[in-house]
Amino acid sequence: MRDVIDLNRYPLDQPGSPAWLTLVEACKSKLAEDGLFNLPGFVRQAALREAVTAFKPILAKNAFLHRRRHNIYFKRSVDGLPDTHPALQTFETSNKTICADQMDQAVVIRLYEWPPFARFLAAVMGKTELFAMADPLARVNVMSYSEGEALNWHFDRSEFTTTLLLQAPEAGGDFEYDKDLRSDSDPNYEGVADLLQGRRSPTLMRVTPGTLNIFKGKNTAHRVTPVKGASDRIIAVFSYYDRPGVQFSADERIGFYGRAS
Ligand SMILES: O=C(O)CCC(=O)C(=O)O
Ligand SMILES: [Fe+2]
Repeated sequence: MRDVIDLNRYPLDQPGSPAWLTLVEACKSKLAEDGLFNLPGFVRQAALREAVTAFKPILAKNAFLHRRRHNIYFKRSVDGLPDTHPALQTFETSNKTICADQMDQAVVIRLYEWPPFARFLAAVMGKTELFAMADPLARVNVMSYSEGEALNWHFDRSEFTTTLLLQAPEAGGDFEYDKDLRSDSDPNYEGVADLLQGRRSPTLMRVTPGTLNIFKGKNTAHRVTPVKGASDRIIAVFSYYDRPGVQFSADERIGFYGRAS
């Protein structure tokens, strides 16, 4: 894994060592403070280039064009909210998505299946163990956003999301978030409406290719702003769960990937 991850900077291969524990503690406090953390330069430039070169032809020919209008909840309606409520305003999301079953032994698959990676993420998330998905499509996804494309405002269903930026756009394509806009006990619909109507000041984050990002997106509203310029934003998304064997339903796969298998 030394050819993929900068293990000198991020000693994931030495779980339990003083350097590993220091890194985990630093990530945990950043996560508590900001709801996310970044590890810049986590993946080496050569491995990134290899990944991008392998994915470009697949993105060009065999990707699923994921385009839909959705509200921040990805739901048709929300109990107790009139359909006209501004918190339910819809926006467009558009990207090209490729699934784990289209990637062979790409760098991102090797990383996903490397046990010390899941072990590190579990430690940072304060869990005893994290498990790779059994779902052959959803385990690892790579999304590509071209000029004008965006991932619009949403809350995540999963407790946390792990991403690796493979290629940055010339401009735009930034990650923008409004930390703890709601909580498990308070949906804060007025705050959501304020955000969607531009009355709040979310935080904009630019990351460099090779940065690993861990993000708690269940109650933090977030989006990726529209990409500008000729270079696509290409990002890998890794999914782990606190129990083994998790799979999406056929309907979920069709919704996300346009196919059930
Ligand atoms: O592309 C990104 O940076 C964010 C991805 C994201 O929000 C998600 O997968 O839920
Ligand atoms: Fe998200």
